Amino acid sequence: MCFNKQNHPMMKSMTVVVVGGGVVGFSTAVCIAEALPYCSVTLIADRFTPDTTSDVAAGILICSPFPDIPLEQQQRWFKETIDHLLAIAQSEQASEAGVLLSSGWQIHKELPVDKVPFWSAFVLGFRIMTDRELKRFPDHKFGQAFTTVKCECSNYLPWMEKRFRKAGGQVVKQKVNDLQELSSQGYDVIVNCSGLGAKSLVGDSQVYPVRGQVLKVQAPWLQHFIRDGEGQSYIYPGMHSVTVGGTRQVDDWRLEVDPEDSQDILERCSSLEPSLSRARVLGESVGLRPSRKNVRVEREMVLLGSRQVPVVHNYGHGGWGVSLSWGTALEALGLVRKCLHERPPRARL
Ligand SMILES: Cc1cc2nc3c(=O)[nH]c(=O)nc-3n(C[C@H](O)[C@H](O)[C@H](O)COP(=O)(O)OP(=O)(O)OC[C@H]3O[C@@H](n4cnc5c(N)ncnc54)[C@H](O)[C@@H]3O)c2cc1C
Ligand SMILES: O=C([O-])CC(=O)C(=O)O
Repeated sequence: MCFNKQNHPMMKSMTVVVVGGGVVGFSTAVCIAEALPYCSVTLIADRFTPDTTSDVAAGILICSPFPDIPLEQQQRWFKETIDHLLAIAQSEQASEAGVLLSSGWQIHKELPVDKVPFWSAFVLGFRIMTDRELKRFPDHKFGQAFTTVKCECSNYLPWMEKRFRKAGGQVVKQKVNDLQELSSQGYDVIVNCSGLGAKSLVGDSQVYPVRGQVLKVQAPWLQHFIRDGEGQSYIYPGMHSVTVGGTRQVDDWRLEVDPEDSQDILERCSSLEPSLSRARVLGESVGLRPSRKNVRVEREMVLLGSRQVPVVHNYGHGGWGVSLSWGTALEALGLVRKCLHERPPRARL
């Protein structure tokens, strides 16, 4: 017999809840809802676009490695994410989804440790810049040129929400104070994509904020991104404006725009691209990167009331949540599958 969504014997017999309405939560929820038609998937969050950290992200696909996670695994996460986004960027959905190709330069004042970053094979046309190209950046002595993807979450998140609903997913706006609340609603698996919220939701003291401020400016003449290798200063042309940044303020919880930061960002970025001093500022925003020494993608059994409930964690992506969103979502999907397969036989239909 051939099973489809309608006649599958376990049709919607299992329930999964995903906490988190940012790029990690929606990617994970879409992966689960599309791959497991016999699951009823609910996404719960207290903040949605345009009010998440993901909305503040420049959304450029590059990455620094996490120290204790095998590099091959991080390569796979990056590759899966960029392949997924490249396909969207090259489809008729690109502008609605807010995903575009972006070419430019990452430049360094000193020779970087990794002249060839771990993701270099997955972006397009990665190469070391020539001396001639470096001439326009006299303070920098080394550079990398490549084409990557820019994923603008203010478009991407609504697009992903549509995709999730199309796959049968449900969306609820609500704060979850305790995982116990979800357990008492009987969910079979809880997926935690709460970013910085994991600090209180699951009591993870390893998660901390790294404050980032960016500006959107009107400078349609800029075609290429420029990123200072240390990651403090960057200029990313996008669909409707140019994102210029940034700051990396560790353990700083301030969500208000700091005018001094804006001034400093504009000065730093104008020294990389002098024409920026003519650009009109369209807006400023702040986000708190959900940082952690290592991103947490793993499952555990948690005793909630009298029940042992499988919880799959997918949070702590720091400054790389867009870059790793689809890859870590696929990893979380694999963990959800394992949880469902290992349910005690009596509990299975
Ligand atoms: C200035 C700046 C620039 C950046 N640029 C880039 C970039 O170019 N490339 C890149 O890859 N990354 C970038 N990042 C990092 C990126 O923004 C994050 O890694 C990413 O947004 C994390 O996504 P997330 O879904 O985990 O978190 P979030 O977007 O913060 O979403 C968390 C979600 O969980 C929900 N939540 C939390 N706790 C609860 C609770 N108890 N109950 C209910 N809901 C809850 C929230 O409401 C929210 O919906 C940047 C970040 C900043 C600040
Ligand atoms: O560093 C960058 O180029 C952009 C980014 O990911 C961030 O600000 O977190």
